[in-house]
Amino acid sequence: MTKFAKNKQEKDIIITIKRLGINGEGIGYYKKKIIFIPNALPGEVVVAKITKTYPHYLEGELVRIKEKSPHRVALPKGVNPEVGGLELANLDYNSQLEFKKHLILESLRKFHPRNFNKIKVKNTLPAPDIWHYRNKAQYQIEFEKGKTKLGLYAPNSHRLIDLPKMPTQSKDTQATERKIKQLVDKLHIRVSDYRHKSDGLKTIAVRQSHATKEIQVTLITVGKKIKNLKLLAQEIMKLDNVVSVFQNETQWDNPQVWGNKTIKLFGKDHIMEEILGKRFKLSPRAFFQLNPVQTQNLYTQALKYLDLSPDQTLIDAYSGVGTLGILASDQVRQVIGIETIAEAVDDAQENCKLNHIRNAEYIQGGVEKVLPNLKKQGVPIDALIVDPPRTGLNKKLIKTLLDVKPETFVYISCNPSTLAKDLVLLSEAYDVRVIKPVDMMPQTPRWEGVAKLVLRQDK
Ligand SMILES: C[S@@+](CC[C@H](N)C(=O)[O-])C[C@H]1O[C@@H](n2cnc3c(N)ncnc32)[C@H](O)[C@@H]1O
Repeated sequence: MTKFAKNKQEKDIIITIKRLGINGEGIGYYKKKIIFIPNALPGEVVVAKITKTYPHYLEGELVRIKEKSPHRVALPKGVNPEVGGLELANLDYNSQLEFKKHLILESLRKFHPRNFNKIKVKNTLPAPDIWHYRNKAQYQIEFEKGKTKLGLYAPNSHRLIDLPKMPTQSKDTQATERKIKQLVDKLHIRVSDYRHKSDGLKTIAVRQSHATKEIQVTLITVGKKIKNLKLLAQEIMKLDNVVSVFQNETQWDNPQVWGNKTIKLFGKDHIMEEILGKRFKLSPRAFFQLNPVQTQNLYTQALKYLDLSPDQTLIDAYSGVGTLGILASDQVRQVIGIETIAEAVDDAQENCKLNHIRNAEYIQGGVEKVLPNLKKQGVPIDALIVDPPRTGLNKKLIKTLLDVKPETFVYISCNPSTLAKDLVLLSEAYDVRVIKPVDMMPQTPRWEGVAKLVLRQDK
């Protein structure tokens, strides 16, 4: 049975959990205030402690379960429940799928795009593998009290949990991380320290192709010159399946994990991934879905909703390494991809060559700037797929879309709130025909879904 931490100063309170919040925490009420309690499940009566008090809500800590949900399941053995990324691991998988359907229904109810109660929300598409599906590990490294620690921070803290057993992470990526830690110790590599803002190795990113098993390692450092880093890279190259080692340089004031400068230390420029029969080269900074098996199902769903015709020009907005446009290229006259990260645009262009695709081009820049230019140039924008980051679509872009009105429009989203908000604005010209949630990240509250929009008859 999972042990839950105790905050000795606070007295125990008893709470009945009503539902799950968007971050997977149990929600109940205490003296008419909403209280969020991680690891507590709907229907449970729990003993909790208040850990933080805010004007409109409280945060609590689970102490003990008095009445247990029939949907509660045990965590896999040896797993530290404190690590982020396992927020729903206590809940049976069917209930996780229900929760993800419920998330988008709740967001639609909250923001109510036009005719929201007529939107068909389908059941969540389950993931084929609910454990060990993540093919990228990104662990922080620290040196504390004479010991090197490599792992993940406990949520909202600076407390690094050493090499947690992550049951969602692929076994190869975890094994590679562990071996790199041993090499760091053996070669006395300097590790950066947030307390002194010192230079050194900060993060180790390991990404593996599902199709070819090739592993790409990136050593993220504060400062460029780290003694013996090349020697470390040389040793890493000898590990199973590793085909390249890169260095990415960041600074302490960078809120992102990755900095802008990436250099290759050894090996191949890319690893090769395969999705639905097409091959994709991935450079270290390029975005790629973390669950390659379920990615095939996500893209199949998106292509089905697109339902393209041969005379159309498809805009693949937020194109990454060109996946969706390349997969759709034989169904349309032309594909134009738009993406901000230069390396990803280079990868997309390379990926076209690799797959013998001649009707696709990729433009570097923000969609909100590039799309109005394409319109000015008279490019026919008749089919569109958008796959933005969690922040959703920018308002200026939505204005352009309401002006251009692409006939065919599919929206892949990783955030039900921003999707629902964007649909409020887009419903000025579009009806939302259907939304299909797709579970890309079992055991977490992370949401992904595909929405099909159709032009309103009266517009
Ligand atoms: C969720 S990923 C989708 C990538 C791709 N469609 C895929 O399935 O692999 C979002 C992508 O949008 C890019 N991006 C972020 N903001 C952008 C913007 N304003 N304009 C164009 N691309 C952007 C990111 O670099 C990232 O590659």
